[in-house]
This record gives sequence, C-alpha cells and structure tokens, in this order.
Amino acid sequence: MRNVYKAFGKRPETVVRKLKAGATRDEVKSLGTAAVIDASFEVARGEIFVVMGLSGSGKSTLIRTLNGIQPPTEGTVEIFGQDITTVNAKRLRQIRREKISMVFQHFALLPHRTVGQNAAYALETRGVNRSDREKKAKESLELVGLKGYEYYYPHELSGGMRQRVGLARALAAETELMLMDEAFSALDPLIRKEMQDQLLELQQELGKTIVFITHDLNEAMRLGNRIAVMRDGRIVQNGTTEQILNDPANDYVAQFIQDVDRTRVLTAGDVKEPPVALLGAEQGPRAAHRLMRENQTTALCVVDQAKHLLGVVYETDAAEGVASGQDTLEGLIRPMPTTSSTTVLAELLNAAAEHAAGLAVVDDDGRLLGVIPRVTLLSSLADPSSAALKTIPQEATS
Ligand SMILES: Nc1ncnc2c1ncn2[C@@H]1O[C@H](COP(=O)(O)OP(=O)(O)OP(=O)(O)O)[C@@H](O)[C@H]1O
Repeated sequence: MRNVYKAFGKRPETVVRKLKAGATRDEVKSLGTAAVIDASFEVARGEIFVVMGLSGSGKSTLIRTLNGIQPPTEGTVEIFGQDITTVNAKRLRQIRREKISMVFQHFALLPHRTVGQNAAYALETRGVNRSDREKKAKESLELVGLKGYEYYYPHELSGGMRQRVGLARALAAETELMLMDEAFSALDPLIRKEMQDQLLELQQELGKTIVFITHDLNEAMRLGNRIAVMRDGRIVQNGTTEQILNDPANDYVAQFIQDVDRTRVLTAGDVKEPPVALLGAEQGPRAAHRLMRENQTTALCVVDQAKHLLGVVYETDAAEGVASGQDTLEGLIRPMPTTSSTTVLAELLNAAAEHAAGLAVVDDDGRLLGVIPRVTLLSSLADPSSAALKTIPQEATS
C-alpha cells in the first residue's frame, strides 16, 4: 500500500487535497471523514502483518481498500505485483477470487448450508466441480479440528467452532493472501487463545500471507511478525514486536503497551545475557573458584572448546573440590537446563523456581548463546508487565 488516502463524505478529493496541504483531520471534518490518511506499508510473503488500533482508527477501511472493496481516494494498492486501483472491475473480481480470502469477526456463514458447503463456498463461486470442492473442504475442516462436522449446520456449533468454519472456508479457497478482520474478537478468552495458537500452527504449515486486524495489543504481539499501529486514520508506527515494546514511537503507542504481558511476547533470545564468564572443561576447581570470585557470581557455565554447554559448576561444589585437593572438574559439573532462543518467556517460568543458576540458551547444536539468570525469570513472573526485565543490576543476575 503506497500513500493511500480514503475519505468519505461529500467531497473526498477536497478532503485529501487539504490534508496533503497540511490540514488536520478535524479541520476537514465539515467536508468529510478522513478514514485513512497517507498509509504506506509492505507485507512480505509468508508474513503475519497486524494492523492494530482503537475503534474508529481506520483499520476496517484500510483492509477494505486492501481487498478492493473500497477504492482509495488516492494512492496505490498492489497485490502480488498487480496494482488493483487501476484494473477493471472484472479483473479485480478475478484477483479477489483467486488471491484473497477474508475471515470476519461475525463468521458470515450461510445458515441454510452445511458446514461442508460453507467451507466449500469460495470454490463453488470459482466454478470448481463438486467432488473436488468437497474433498478440499473436508481437508481444510480437518486442518482446523472440525473433522466429522461436514453435515452439521452453523447453528448447531459453538461460536469458536463457527469461527473455525470461517477459517476453513478461507483455507479451502487456497488463496495466498488471507485478510482477517477482528476474526477472533467475538470469542471468549480461552477459545480466542486456542484460535490464535491454531492460526500460528497453520501459518507454520501453510506459510500464508496474512493481514490481521485487531484492537487488542496482546493479540497483535502474539500473532504479528510486524505490527502497524493506527491512530485517527494514520499509521503512527510500523515495526516488529520488539521495536514497538522497547521503542514506542510516541506516547500513544507507549500507553497501549503498558498493558502488555511481556512474558507472552518476549522470547528467551530477547532476554538472554552473555555469561559473566565461562569455565573451560579443562580447568580445575581452584580456577573455577577464582573466576567466580572475580566475577562475583556463584555459578559458572562449563563449555568445551567449541562452546558446547557441558553443564554448570556451583561455588559450593568448587570450594569442596579445592578443599579435597581435586585437580579436575570431574563430578562437579551439574546439568544445566537449556532452552532455545525462540521459546516464549512465559513457557519458561516453571523452570525458574527449580534451577538455582537459571537457564542456558543454546543453539540446535547445543552451543551456548547466553544465559537467563533465575532472578530474571522470577522477576518477570512477579511483575510480568514491568520493565524490570531490562533493568536488573548486573550483580543481582549472578
Ligand atoms: N462508509 C463510510 N461512510 C462514512 N464514514 C465511514 C465509512 N466507513 C468508515 N467511516 C468512518 O471512517 C472512520 C474509520 O472507520 P473504520 O471502521 O475504518 O475504523 P475501525 O478502526 O475499523 O473501527 P472499528 O474497530 O470500530 O470497526 C470512522 O470515523 C468511521 O465513522
């Protein structure tokens, strides 16, 4: 989307001209509503791009210009390289049918058709023959966990199941681009979380390009590779979850993120720290003890020459090794729990209470990338929304 404006009212072009000349949204109010103002963004293939903003900020209008339902007053929209603002109506319908599917908040299922027929609907409009579309619909219902429900009617299903049918219908259409407008907003929190998980799983499997609209920042953070925050028709920030959390573009975005549970969006890789020092496997307890004193820490990771993690040595064990005149670390290295960089912090909290030294973050080959001290995990458990994660003093982390 490039420099897209969408205004409603008596004189939309004048509204846009005045906005471009520097007028504010309020100043042009008498001429019309500026629903989208100078929006530009690009969505990469296979990405989940979230558009987030409060009610009235212009999200729905933005998505309707993206799928061609409402042409922009000005600006261009390209779908897979084709400018949909200049194609004729027939071609636009074709692009929408073949390239784009939509999932709405209120499901938009056809009440007198079975679940299977609803899931197959997009294929029917495309003229796919019956047995092929039934097969495809069945497959996509299976993908969303509704195997065996083909002959039910929408009113026989719960809200969550109906939304799964909506999702199955979009999947059956086999379009590369999926637009989801507040798709999970009508669901209760537990089902909503389940649907989010399912979408992430499907995304891993199918690699769709998804534009997801929501007014909920937690949802945005869970799902989005990138997030565009909208306010009063404008995109005020477009960035990764990390950028939005750690470097909000203005007070408006900062206020939004106060409520975010950071443990659910930050990963082990985000909070890991470099180890204060490393112990080589060839070193003895005396060296271990000295290193710990020098670095004011009570535990050290032990690595081999290639930096593979072998475990952890605690101060008390090292001291005993010194006292008993032992030359090597044999018998002193204890296992250290590990995690990968991509694990979400919330999933690691149970490990916090159990292991004195915290967690080691390792790559696929077991090489040490960093550590998450126990106190970091505990502090995020105690106060998940605080910025404490980033501000723990170094001496506390050992
Ligand atoms: N067809 C229309 N005619 C006139 N004004 C419209 C039209 N559609 C949207 N608007 C106005 O444009 C602005 C943005 O609306 P939009 O529905 O895009 O916001 P939204 O962020 O999707 O809000 P919500 O989450 O409540 O749906 C609002 O002021 C709305 O009143």
